[in-house]
Amino acid sequence: MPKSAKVKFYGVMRGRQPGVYTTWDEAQKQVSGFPGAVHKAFPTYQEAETWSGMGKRMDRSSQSSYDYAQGHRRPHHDRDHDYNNSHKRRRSPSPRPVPDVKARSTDQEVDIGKSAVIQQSAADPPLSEQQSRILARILEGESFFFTGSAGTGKSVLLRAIIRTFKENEKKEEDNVEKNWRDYLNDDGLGRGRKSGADVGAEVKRWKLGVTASTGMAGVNIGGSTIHSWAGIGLGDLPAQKLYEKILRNKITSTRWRTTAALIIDEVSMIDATLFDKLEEIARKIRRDPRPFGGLQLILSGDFFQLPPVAKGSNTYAFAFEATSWPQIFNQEKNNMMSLTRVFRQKEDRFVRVLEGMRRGMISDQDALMLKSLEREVKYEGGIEPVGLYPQKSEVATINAARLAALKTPIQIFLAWDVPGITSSGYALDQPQATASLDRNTIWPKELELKVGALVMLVTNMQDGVLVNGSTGVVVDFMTIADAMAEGVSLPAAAFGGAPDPNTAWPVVEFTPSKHASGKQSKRVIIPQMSVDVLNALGKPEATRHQVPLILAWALTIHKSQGQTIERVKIDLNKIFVEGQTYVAISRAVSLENLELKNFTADRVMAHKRVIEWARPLEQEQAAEEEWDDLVANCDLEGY
Ligand SMILES: Nc1ncnc2c1ncn2[C@@H]1O[C@H](COP(=O)(O)OP(=O)(O)OP(=O)(O)O)[C@@H](O)[C@H]1O
Repeated sequence: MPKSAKVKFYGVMRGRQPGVYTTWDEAQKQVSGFPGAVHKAFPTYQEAETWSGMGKRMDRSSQSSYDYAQGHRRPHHDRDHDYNNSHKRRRSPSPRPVPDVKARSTDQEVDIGKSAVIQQSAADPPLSEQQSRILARILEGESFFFTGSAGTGKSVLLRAIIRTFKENEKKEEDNVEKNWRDYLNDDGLGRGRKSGADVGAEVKRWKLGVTASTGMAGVNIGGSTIHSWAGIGLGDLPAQKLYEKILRNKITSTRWRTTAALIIDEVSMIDATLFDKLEEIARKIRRDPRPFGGLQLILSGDFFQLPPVAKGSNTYAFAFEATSWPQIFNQEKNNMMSLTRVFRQKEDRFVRVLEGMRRGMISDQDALMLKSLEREVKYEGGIEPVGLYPQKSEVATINAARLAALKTPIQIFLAWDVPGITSSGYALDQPQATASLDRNTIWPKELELKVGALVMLVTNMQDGVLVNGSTGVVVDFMTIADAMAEGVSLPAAAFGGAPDPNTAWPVVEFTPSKHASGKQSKRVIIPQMSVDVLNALGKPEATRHQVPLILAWALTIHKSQGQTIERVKIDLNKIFVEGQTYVAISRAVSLENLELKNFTADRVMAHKRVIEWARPLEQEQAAEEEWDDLVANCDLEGY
């Protein structure tokens, strides 16, 4: 086939049927909706074939330490690790080729990994009436802050908002051409037709920035940190200096100007000073005197949970204490709302105790009841509870000791990290990519497992049953072919990770869930999958290929924020900050499956300023709900 700039061949490396396709329509069938699909267009058939067929050659070579992706041998310390641990059996991740950073940044069709979290996201439940009402207000273009106790569905609502904005943006983009045709053919009367300005405005209206205060929360919603989105580094400089820094970067300043709505999740962990700096930058850069330069803010979080991390001192101010906060969110605008229905816990008493704890209150009777939970809970089938601890050092020691105590052979899975680009177009090197993944995800660089290890899944599966936080025990290691022959389930999401067929991946027996909607498979093979840290343009800054499991005998309370954990054991001995006890206990789904060590009433701490600030909001909302109930129960017929 002669080389021609116009002819394109589509290589599908990861998709339903990997191979080379001569039309985009055919290739699209293989990759559209396929989790972690990888495809790329080439001018020649050979190039497409070589690129997409490489995977097979890589798999055959997976026992060697040659890193085809990088075109060089793996660093010595990796191999040294092997020699030092020659008594251990090691499983490296299947090395697979990836397009280089340059190709990724310039070729829009290359689609590495996408956002594993979003793509593998569990099917969310339908929104409640309250959640739908907030969504409707947000879709009208209003800035909105929604809060609510743990487990009231803030994350579920946030995901629905993101989905809706993306769908609307796509719909409007598809309509652009049609709208322009309408506009150009306008008979001059303009009846029902859109003006030129309207055409562009409707697409822009849905340009959404998806961010969170922490990297981990950002990854969970398929977004980036607010720092990275805003281009402010650590954000320590004065606002004017940060503004000048952003101005020097065309990509970042354009992003500030063209975004219509900005999500910031876990806003409780954003300091007031940073909030005000962002507000000032927004006004200056968007050349718009309105608060936040007219940007629609969508904030979510619970100020009764973990506070901002105080650097060097114990003083911090909450975002609601920022000077600009009341200019955007206030009672007159009625644009702050609390979700009031708790979905995570079903027992009334547990919900009531948690509500009190959230505000730092606990009755003597409830304290006694919680104290009585200091007992060992024996579970059928022997799968232990996850341990939650306040401090990192305790967590590492406990997991290491418990793993060492198992007599079964160790298997080591090394992550394979692929560097991407930052939103300013800067290509990360390998150590930077690894550092970003370590900082922003919970996926381990090195995962040591044995049969008998207690593990937690750190991604959502499409089945809607196994989710980020599901726990189980490793019962075997098998290749995918063996697992399928033995009737072990294989999550659909696994196909996107193109796992090495020769590697024996962990088989996990998951804790039966009383709360999941779907049918749960008992034994599931968990092969290598991928997770991205996205830059502010929604493209991968770094991708980690790894088995999405962590050891779960112990986990920090900070890392557990946002999760639902079926069986949980908490040691409150070293609690050090307000909200920590509440976050830990509210991960549990029932009192029966909660083991509580070292509970004392004084370890239930809520921040006084949060209590003061939240009171009028909650009172007003309670009064409104009472009124709504009254009206709903009135027989108004005949009036
Ligand atoms: N409308 C709903 N109907 C049924 N279940 C729901 C609904 N909304 C949320 N849930 C369920 O409630 C649980 C908690 O939801 P979610 O994680 O969104 O709460 P959250 O408010 O973000 O909690 P946290 O503050 O602890 O992070 C999940 O299991 C979720 O599926």
